[in-house]
Amino acid sequence: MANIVQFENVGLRYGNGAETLSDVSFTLTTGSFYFLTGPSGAGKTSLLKLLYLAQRPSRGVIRLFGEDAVTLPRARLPGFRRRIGVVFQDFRLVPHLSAYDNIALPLRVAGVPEADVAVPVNEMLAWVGLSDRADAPPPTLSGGEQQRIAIARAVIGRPEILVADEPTGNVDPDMAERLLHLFDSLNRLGTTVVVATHDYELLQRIPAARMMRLERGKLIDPTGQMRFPPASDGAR
Ligand SMILES: Nc1ncnc2c1ncn2[C@@H]1O[C@H](COP(=O)(O)OP(=O)(O)OP(=O)(O)O)[C@@H](O)[C@H]1O
Repeated sequence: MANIVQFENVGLRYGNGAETLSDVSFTLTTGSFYFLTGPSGAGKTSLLKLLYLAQRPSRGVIRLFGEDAVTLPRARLPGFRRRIGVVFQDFRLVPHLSAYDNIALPLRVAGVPEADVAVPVNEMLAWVGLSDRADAPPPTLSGGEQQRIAIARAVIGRPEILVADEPTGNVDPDMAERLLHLFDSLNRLGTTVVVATHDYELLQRIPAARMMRLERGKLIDPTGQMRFPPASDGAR
């Protein structure tokens, strides 16, 4: 299997402070499922931001889709970003747009003709089980419903990589399992999935997933072979 992501000795420093991420090296195999774990403040969100090109590293090499992403010309960034879907813990839906229009947004931004928008958006609404809420604006939806709209928006452009940052942080255990099922079904269709989570219950649900663990900005299991967190982290 090809590597879709490669980090080599990546460091990230915000301002003049100490490094938030140090010597981070790992590869993600196309089509695999990864959990990124670690205590609060370890640098998970920072690592994901590097991965979805919202942040440049202070040092090191990042290769995405076989190309150097650090020296990528600015004009090519939007094209790269479209190949990566992102799900945020706080949803980041547009409050005054309907669920339907939130999901349609990436297609419209990409210039897809309006005649070609309805079919995929309705398919996505059905996939996340919210066809009956198409007209609802996000503030009228529950947390789990909003997160499902956010997932639909993240994947409507058929990204090759799906990145989710604590996607189950604001939902109950049943909904967390339902969301995980959506990620799993995407992964089975070939999407590389990376989910950052504190929720060790979730890890047990996808036995084939690999686990990467950050501690104080260092990746302590770059092979992703570790399955269980240290006991000291178990209560998180
Ligand atoms: N934009 C920023 N400017 C300065 N420092 C930042 C910035 N973003 C994050 N940090 C710092 O980097 C460190 C890692 O933060 P990060 O959000 O990546 O951790 P995390 O593992 O995702 O934490 P959590 O699980 O609590 O979300 C923290 O000390 C944080 O304060």
